[in-house]
Amino acid sequence: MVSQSREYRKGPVTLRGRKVPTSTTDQRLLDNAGPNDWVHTDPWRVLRIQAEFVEGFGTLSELGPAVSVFGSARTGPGHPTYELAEVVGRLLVEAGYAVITGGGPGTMEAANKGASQAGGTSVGLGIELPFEAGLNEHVNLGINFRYFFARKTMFVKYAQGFIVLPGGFGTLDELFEAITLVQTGKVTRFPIVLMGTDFWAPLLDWLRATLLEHGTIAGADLDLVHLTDDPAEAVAFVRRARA
Ligand SMILES: C/C(=C\CNc1ncnc2c1ncn2[C@@H]1O[C@H](COP(=O)(O)O)[C@@H](O)[C@H]1O)CO
Repeated sequence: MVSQSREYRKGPVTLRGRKVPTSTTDQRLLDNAGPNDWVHTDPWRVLRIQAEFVEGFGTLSELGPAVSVFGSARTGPGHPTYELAEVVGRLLVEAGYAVITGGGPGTMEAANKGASQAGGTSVGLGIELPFEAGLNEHVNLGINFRYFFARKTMFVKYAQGFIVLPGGFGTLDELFEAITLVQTGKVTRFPIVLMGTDFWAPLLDWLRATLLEHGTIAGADLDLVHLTDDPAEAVAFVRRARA
């Protein structure tokens, strides 16, 4: 209880006489748990979303040059794509880049492995999923996100380009988001490399034969991605694009 003094200061506010409260702000905070349904409402989610951006920006702002590497969560050790991603991770570190992945298994793990074993910064931006996944053991700087869109901002904001290996819906989502950002001018000078000509050529053929044919993309949009099988060329392409 606050004694009924004649004057009470609440932050910048001065209260006098009958306006003086009978309890302090801290007492009201600590004495009463109150209703708890507000933690499941959008205004509270906005603060959690804001916290993810604060944490992401705060952790990654001094990362230095980095490249985001995407690819299937399902191509494990022994798979050719895993071996390729490991080499990509290593070459990126040797070229002076940190490697950013989704921090999961498969191609993400391989790129993180190549990067960490080459002595580089190996970032994993994990995502809360309905099933337990966790960051792979080769991540040496990890952040876990609740919200896909906050995490996706980090992949773009802190990378100098994308290298995309074969993958499924997740990889395609990340690829097409990047292409759309470049196509619409939301990001500038942002190289996107597709690795694996056998895997990606049919998609590029379809884009050409169907989207271009129907006029839903422009011819120049097809030049937004660079296709190669050579990890050294992929890294060199990213470097040249930013030079
Ligand atoms: C499927 C399994 C685990 C999934 N765990 C993931 N952890 C982190 N990031 C993920 C995960 N799954 C998908 N992603 C993101 O999408 C891309 C890969 O998705 P795809 O559908 O496999 O192509 C990847 O780049 C991540 O950013 C258990 O095996």
